[in-house]
Amino acid sequence: MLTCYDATFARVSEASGVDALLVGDSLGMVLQGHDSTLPVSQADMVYHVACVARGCQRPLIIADMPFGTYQESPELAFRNAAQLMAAGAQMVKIEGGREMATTTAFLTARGIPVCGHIGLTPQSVFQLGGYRVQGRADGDRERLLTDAMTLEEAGASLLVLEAMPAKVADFITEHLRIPTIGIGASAGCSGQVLVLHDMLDIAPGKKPRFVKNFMAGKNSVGAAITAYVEEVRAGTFPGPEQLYPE
Ligand SMILES: Nc1nc(=O)c2c([nH]1)NC[C@@H]1CN(c3ccc(C(=O)N[C@@H](CCC(=O)O)C(=O)O)cc3)CN21
Ligand SMILES: CC(C)C(=O)C(=O)O
Ligand SMILES: [Mg+2]
Repeated sequence: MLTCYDATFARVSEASGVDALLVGDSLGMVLQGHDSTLPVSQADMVYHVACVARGCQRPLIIADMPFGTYQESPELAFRNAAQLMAAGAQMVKIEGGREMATTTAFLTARGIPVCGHIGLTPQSVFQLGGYRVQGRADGDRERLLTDAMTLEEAGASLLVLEAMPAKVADFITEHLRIPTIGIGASAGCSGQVLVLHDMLDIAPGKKPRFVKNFMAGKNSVGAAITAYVEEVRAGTFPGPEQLYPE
């Protein structure tokens, strides 16, 4: 999986073998120049989902629900998720653990597949006190596992694990039936995701540890994405240099 925000990169990513495209709210940082994902609007996400959907056929299109469009109630979440699905998404992603179980069950019971997202949840950056690795403190491993199992039980189809020690991500992956998608988590996850602009080495600002520059030594964006797909499938990305120690 890679993030994707437009039709051209959707076409190139599809041709390079990417299975799933995440229209991430990271677009607030990499496209819009904000320093968090919080200012991204529902209209922004609907627009970018429609752009991506016009650019590809095969990849699964997952849309992030932006901050403020799903936390308040399952009904509000459904109304906003339905707009993303109408724009061309095939699944929506919501950040949070057990507190999102009721909303996950509400959406999945009404025909909208849900991807969960736990660990470092960027929409909670001010609650977390920064973009910090999660799952290191006493009891965190059990808390994250309970969150993961509660979301699976509620009907989630997929679960993103962001910025946690590999042992924690492996522990969660082993205890779930649904696939896990890691970012700064573990090569043992079922799949991986990166922000496209990070792996092409054109994103602004300091790079998180989990980023690898796949453009190095390549002469096209397609070749860089193909190398990423091959390394993820082979289990050689992420390596120890992209992972967080316990
Ligand atoms: N370009 C981009 N890439 C991303 O991966 C990304 C975004 N934007 N925007 C939304 C969030 C923000 N993310 C981030 C941002 C920074 C770190 C970071 O610098 N983490 C520290 C961890 C420090 C620690 O706790 O040890 C690092 O050094 O990796 C991690 C995830 C992930 N998402
Ligand atoms: C980094 C991924 C998981 C994401 O949520 C995004 O791109 O917004
Ligand atoms: Mg996101």
